[in-house]
Amino acid sequence: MDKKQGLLLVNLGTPSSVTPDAIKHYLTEFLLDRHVVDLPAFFWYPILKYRVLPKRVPYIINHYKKIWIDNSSPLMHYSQQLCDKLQQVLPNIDCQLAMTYGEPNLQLALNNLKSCKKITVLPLFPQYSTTTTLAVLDKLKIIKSSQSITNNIHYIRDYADHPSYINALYLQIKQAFEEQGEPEVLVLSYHGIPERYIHKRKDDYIERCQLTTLLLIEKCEANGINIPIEMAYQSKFGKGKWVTPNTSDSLEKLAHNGVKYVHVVCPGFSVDCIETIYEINEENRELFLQAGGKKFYYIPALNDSNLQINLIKDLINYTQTYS
Ligand SMILES: C=CC1=C(C)c2cc3[nH]c(cc4nc(cc5[nH]c(cc1n2)c(C)c5CCC(=O)O)C(CCC(=O)O)=C4C)c(C)c3C=C
Ligand SMILES: [Fe+2]
Ligand SMILES: [Fe+2]
Repeated sequence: MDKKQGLLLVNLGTPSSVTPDAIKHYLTEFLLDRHVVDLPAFFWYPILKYRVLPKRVPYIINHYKKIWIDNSSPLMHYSQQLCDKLQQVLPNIDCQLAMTYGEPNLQLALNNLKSCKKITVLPLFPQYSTTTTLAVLDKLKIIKSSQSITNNIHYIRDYADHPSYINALYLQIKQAFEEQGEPEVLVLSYHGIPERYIHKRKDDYIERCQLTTLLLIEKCEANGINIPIEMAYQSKFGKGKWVTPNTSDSLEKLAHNGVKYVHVVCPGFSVDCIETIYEINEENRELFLQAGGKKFYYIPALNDSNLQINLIKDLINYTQTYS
């Protein structure tokens, strides 16, 4: 029997294997999208092909090799597990996973849901950005019109301030504090974006990140957790100016100021990936310890935890009620 309702989870995309070709293929598709890099193609394409990729691919392949899980990239592994678990707990909803770039293909996933009366699209980016969420929504718009898809589709723009998201993050942090001991400082690290996008495209990503931080601080304080909380931006790519403060600079500064024990959580990453497992938990850990820090704990993403499952169930109910 066809299910009446569909759920389409969309994540960014990741290399399909740890080979130079697969990584090159992934980075090419991703970095040629004007939502991600806004330079004119005639100018950017030769730079990407002849200068960026020949350096980036051999550099990043070693990082992917260190974090690969059971024959797949962590981003794929956790996204797939999340989708499978949701399918188990929501037997009346058809749950599909797609990636903005690469596989599983967005068009095929949407086609699989064609028989559903209503489809909820959930980009797995808690804070809206033109570089991620809008890239998904624009692709879907093109697919929808070219395939004459007439289903009733609800898009979840973001959930940066949704009480269930704030609560899930709070509980994840609280559990880390209980199991690992309270740190001197908690650092919230979000993926950065080029600074020019904020003004040029009216991207409200930074405001959405700031709102998540503010609500999380309020939630912690209301529950008697008064650890200092700082926010910063990670994963800078390329030469232009990106939003600050930068996560590695903030961690080094904390260590230089005598802070010995930090926890880092990445609220903008719904599942763990190269940017959290390698960049934060390997590179930034090393940086903090080298700068004089003594203990560093990375609080995992919500991944396929019950906190995440309940959050997504709430998000679906929310759109049913309000959209
Ligand atoms: C101009 C380049 C980039 C912008 C803008 C950007 C925004 C952005 N990205 C994420 C989430 C993820 N990014 C990931 C990897 C990644 N990001 C960039 C560049 C930009 N990101 C690159 C080149 C890469 C690949 C890895 C590398 O070479 O360093 C990932 C993980 C993918 C994986 O395979 O694990 C995620 C997730 C957000 C949320 C965002 C803007 C808000
Ligand atoms: Fe990125
Ligand atoms: Fe990175």
